[in-house]
Amino acid sequence: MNAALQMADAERPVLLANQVEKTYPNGTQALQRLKLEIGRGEFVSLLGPSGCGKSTLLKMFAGLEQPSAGQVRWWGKGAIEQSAGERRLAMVFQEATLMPWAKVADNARLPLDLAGMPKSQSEPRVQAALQLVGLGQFGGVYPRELSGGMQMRASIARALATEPNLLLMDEPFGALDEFTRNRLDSDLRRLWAERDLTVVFVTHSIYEAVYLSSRVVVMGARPGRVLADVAIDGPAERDEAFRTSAGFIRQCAHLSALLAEANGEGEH
Ligand SMILES: Nc1ncnc2c1ncn2[C@@H]1O[C@H](COP(=O)(O)OP(=O)(O)OP(=O)(O)O)[C@@H](O)[C@H]1O
Repeated sequence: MNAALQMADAERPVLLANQVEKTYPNGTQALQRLKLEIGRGEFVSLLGPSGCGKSTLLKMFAGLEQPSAGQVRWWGKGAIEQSAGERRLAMVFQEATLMPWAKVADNARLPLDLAGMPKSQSEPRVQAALQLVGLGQFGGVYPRELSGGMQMRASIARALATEPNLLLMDEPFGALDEFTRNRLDSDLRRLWAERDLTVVFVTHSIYEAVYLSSRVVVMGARPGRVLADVAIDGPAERDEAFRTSAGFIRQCAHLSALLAEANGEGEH
């Protein structure tokens, strides 16, 4: 890509949801006239009551669901305008979804195998991804030999092996204990800071959203839409001191009040 194109690329939003609606075939209206723009290098969390359409929106961003109306654009282009391999996005789900019969490195290599990449090329990428998530020594073991947190790390390594520009994460640490979750949050934040990654992260945890994000989007239910868009004020390098700082607590309280409003709306 030439320099002028790269420049234009940097200015375009990574993701744009323009007046997006989603009505499922059973008549459930999951999203209504939703507008959201996400720029390069942002870490955006989606927070909202159960059923407000967070996963639906994330699946749309992954191209796994189509909007009933409106458009989603990636780097300024529609899904079919993208050339293969031009942009890379990867998704991480709440379950690690590893193949139990395959070793960790083989699991992490799966998307590259499916893309037909020769092993000589994929192997160094898999090793680098496993190193990044702290599983450099565990490529040769089976998923059952790993703890829940390590399985989730393996799932993240599988996503990172594709060298994504955009990482979509649907409550990836929701099933983990709080200690493990905090550690993985810190590692993810470090990864995001080190690499040129844009992250969209669905969570139910206000604390996790404030700790991780540069921006938190609060959604309301029935039908799902954006209720508030809050920039998070915090240091670039976040650690335990941030979790206990006055600024962190103040921003959690603010989001908690917004979420209470969002929940209240859903009860009408
Ligand atoms: N495949 C589907 N068919 C019909 N309705 C669906 C489907 N998927 C989701 N829904 C409905 O759409 C609405 C939004 O669901 P979605 O899973 O996107 O919300 P969510 O905010 O991610 O919820 P949660 O926080 O509980 O995971 C809900 O009412 C849900 O029941």
